[in-house]
Amino acid sequence: MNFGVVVFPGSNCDKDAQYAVESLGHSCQLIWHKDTDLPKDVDCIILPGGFSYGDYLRSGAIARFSPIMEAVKKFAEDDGIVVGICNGFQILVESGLLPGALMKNKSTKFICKEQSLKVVNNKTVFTNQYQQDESISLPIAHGDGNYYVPESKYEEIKKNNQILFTYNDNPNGSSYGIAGVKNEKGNVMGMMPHPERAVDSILGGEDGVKIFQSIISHHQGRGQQNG
Ligand SMILES: NC(=O)CC[C@H](N)C(=O)O
Repeated sequence: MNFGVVVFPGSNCDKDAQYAVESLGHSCQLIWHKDTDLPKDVDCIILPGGFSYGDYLRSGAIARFSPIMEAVKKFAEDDGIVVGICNGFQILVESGLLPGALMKNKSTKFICKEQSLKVVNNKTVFTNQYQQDESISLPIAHGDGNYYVPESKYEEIKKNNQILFTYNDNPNGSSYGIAGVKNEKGNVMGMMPHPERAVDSILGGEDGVKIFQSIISHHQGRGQQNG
C-alpha cells in the first residue's frame, strides 16, 4: 500500500507518521504542501501533527488554504482514504471535510500526556483491528484539542456511527468527550491523540499500530465497516 504524508510549514510529526507505516512494510512519500497534485499511485493521505503556520489565527485555519488541499479534497471526494492526526485533524475540520470545530483546551494550557481512550466504533476503515469498546492508551499533545459539536450535530454523528474514539477522562473539555471522528461516507478520519507516537514499545506503547493496520487491512479487502 502507498501512503503519502503532507508536509506543511510547521508540521513536526510527518516523519513519525512515515515511520509508522514504513515499519509495517508499506511505502510512504512525503508531499510538500505547495504541490498541486498528489502522487498518482497513492492510496492513503495522512495530514500529520504539528503547528502549521505557527497555529496563527486558529490551528489549521491557514493550512487549509495550502495548494495541496484542493487535491486532498478531490481525493476524499473520490473515496480516497484521508487521516488527520492532531494538527491534521484541525486542518480537516477547517477544510470542512470533517464536522465540528477545535477550540482551545478548557484549561487554556497545552496538555502533553499519555491518555486513556475508548474505541467507540470498531467497524470502520480506521479501527477494524481493535475490539469494540476496547480501552487503549495513546499520547496527546495539544493546546487546541477541545472538540466542539452542537447537540444537534452530535445526535447526527452518533446516529451515523461517526464517533470513533472518546476520552475515558475528558482532558480538554471536548463535547461528549469526543477524541476522533470520521465523515459520513467513512473514508476521512481525524483524531487528536497521536497513534504514530505509539507504534513501538520503546516509545512507551504500541496501541497506535492498529490504526495503520486497520487501514491496510481495509485496503486489502479484510476490514469490516458499518458506514
Ligand atoms: N501535536 C500537534 O499536532 C499540536 C496541534 C496544535 N497545533 C495544538 O497545539 O493544538
